[in-house]
Amino acid sequence: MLLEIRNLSVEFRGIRGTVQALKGICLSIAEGEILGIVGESGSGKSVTALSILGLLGKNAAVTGGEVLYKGRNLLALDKKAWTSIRGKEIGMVFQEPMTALHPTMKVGRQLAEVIRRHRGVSRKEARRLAVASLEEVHIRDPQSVAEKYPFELSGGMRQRVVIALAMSSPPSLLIADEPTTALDVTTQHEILKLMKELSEKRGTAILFITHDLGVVAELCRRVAVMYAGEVVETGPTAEVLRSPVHPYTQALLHALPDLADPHEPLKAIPGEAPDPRARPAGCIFAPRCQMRITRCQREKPSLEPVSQNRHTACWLAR
Ligand SMILES: Nc1ncnc2c1ncn2[C@@H]1O[C@H](COP(=O)(O)OP(=O)(O)OP(=O)(O)O)[C@@H](O)[C@H]1O
Ligand code: NI
Repeated sequence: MLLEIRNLSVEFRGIRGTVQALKGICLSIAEGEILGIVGESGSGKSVTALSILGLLGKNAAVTGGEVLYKGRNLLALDKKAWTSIRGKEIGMVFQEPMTALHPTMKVGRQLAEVIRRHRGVSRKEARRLAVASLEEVHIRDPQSVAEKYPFELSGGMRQRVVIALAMSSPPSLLIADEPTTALDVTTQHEILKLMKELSEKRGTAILFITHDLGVVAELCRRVAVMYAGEVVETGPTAEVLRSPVHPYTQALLHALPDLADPHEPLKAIPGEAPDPRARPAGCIFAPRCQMRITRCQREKPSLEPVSQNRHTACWLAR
């Protein structure tokens, strides 16, 4: 396994109490695989990404678990060790491309500097590779785009530049947190196609975070469904979407107005959203679950296999 998250728990401590953002999550990504994480707002998708990247803030505490990357526990790395991993072995692309770009530096120069740092080539060679990398993310006329500042580019072009930057090391794993959410549908589709192409060509694994089941269907071979800081179901995307096992996944799919066009924001499902400060003793979804039995309110189900490559945390699936 390229990445294996084992029983990871993360809390945020603040004046208004402790928020359990992740509670014992387990996930794995094989080399070259694209895994989607889907779930409502606040379910812990971004916290999962930040945990892998070692970018949790000071008010966060990892209270248990491991994040194994090529067998090494990332949670135990010191600052210095991180510099050889983050942005190098593990690349990242976030929703807002401007956060990854230097606002007053031409994009060609930004790319060239990163390439020089990673590969130790000459200035001239870095310059050539920078233009080539723009070509690789299908930017037309890469020579002239290299001479532009980020603010002169459209959102989609900027995200392409960010992808070129993230892929330049090149990484074994790319963490993408809603990278297409801010883009119009056509551009979104093009960026997804590009990411899939680069992943296949370079063998880069991608952890793709989204709240859009349509994006998952389009891009990800496997999917993990998160609810209130827990992974409730994982499996091959086609199977999970066709026959969801967990009542939460079922509710998500039922809430979609049109299954043929799943590019719709996830709708709220009936019942009250979970309170991140007070977790029920049993299954996290039990208070909202239409199918709960007595056991669900008393005992917490763990993520267990339901078939060869599918897992769910639900007593009814046993
Ligand atoms: N820096 C922080 N300080 C305090 N609480 C936080 C912090 N970051 C996240 N949380 C809390 O952790 C939980 C998970 O948040 P997270 O950002 O991972 O959700 P998400 O699934 O990415 O949601 P969205 O789809 O809105 O991006 C939420 O309850 C959130 O309020
Ligand atoms: Ni998020």
